[in-house]
Amino acid sequence: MHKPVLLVEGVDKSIKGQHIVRDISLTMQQGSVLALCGGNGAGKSTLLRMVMGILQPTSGIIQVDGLSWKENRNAYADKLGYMPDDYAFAKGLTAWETLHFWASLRGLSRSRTEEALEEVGLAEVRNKNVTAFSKGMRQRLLFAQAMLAKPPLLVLDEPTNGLDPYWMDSFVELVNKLRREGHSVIYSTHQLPVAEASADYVLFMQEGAAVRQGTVASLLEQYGPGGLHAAFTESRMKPGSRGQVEA
Ligand SMILES: Nc1ncnc2c1ncn2[C@@H]1O[C@H](COP(=O)(O)OP(=O)(O)OP(=O)(O)O)[C@@H](O)[C@H]1O
Repeated sequence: MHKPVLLVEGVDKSIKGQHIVRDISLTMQQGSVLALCGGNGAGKSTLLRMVMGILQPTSGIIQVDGLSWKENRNAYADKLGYMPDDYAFAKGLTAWETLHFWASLRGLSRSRTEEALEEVGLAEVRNKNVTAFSKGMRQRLLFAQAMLAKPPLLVLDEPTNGLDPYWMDSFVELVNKLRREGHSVIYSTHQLPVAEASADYVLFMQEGAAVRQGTVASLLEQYGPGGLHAAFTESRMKPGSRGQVEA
């Protein structure tokens, strides 16, 4: 088997005495899509920030393509594209200027900026000031930014938050395209139908711990028409296996 794109082994995180992430282990192979699901405060964003190297685990190992953040931060960062759950855009810049600024930081061409704006349906409003954008439009711009450099692993924190149903479907299509091109995607979501439609694997978190995980196909087979919602409800009532996700 190839080296995993993402390896998370026995990761814990405590902040100010609060145990926020508990003993999470998972591996992701190239071209796989993993959805992190769970209620508010379950620890999803904290786990994603640790994958990004923004936060360091209290204990455990995280590697991206065999690299650790501590040993080689620049090479590690080059493997990743990140969409944060919240972002304060610079005032006074248009969508084009904002995305082109990020593209130039990464040494990317103007045509890649154009293409990314097209991909998220913002080409027509490229000259509009980003501070006048709706929440969904800002989300799409952040998604374009994460995809810009076409990194091996995309880390998306609640990417469909604020999207209308049309763009929710477009998000699913974009993730499928990324998968076909060999990218891996890990994202958090409260929208279980989105996870059903776009993820290969799902990990349910509660109070920082993995309470259920598996392939989307196996969970749908197990829970029938209730789908991931039924799996989520049951995992909250009686937390199940806490083994390792192999995505
Ligand atoms: N810097 C911090 N200091 C103290 N507590 C924190 C910090 N960051 C996160 N927490 C706490 O850790 C827990 C998990 O937060 P996190 O944002 O990871 O959850 P989440 O699953 O992403 O939630 P949501 O779905 O609401 O976005 C919460 O109780 C939160 O208050």
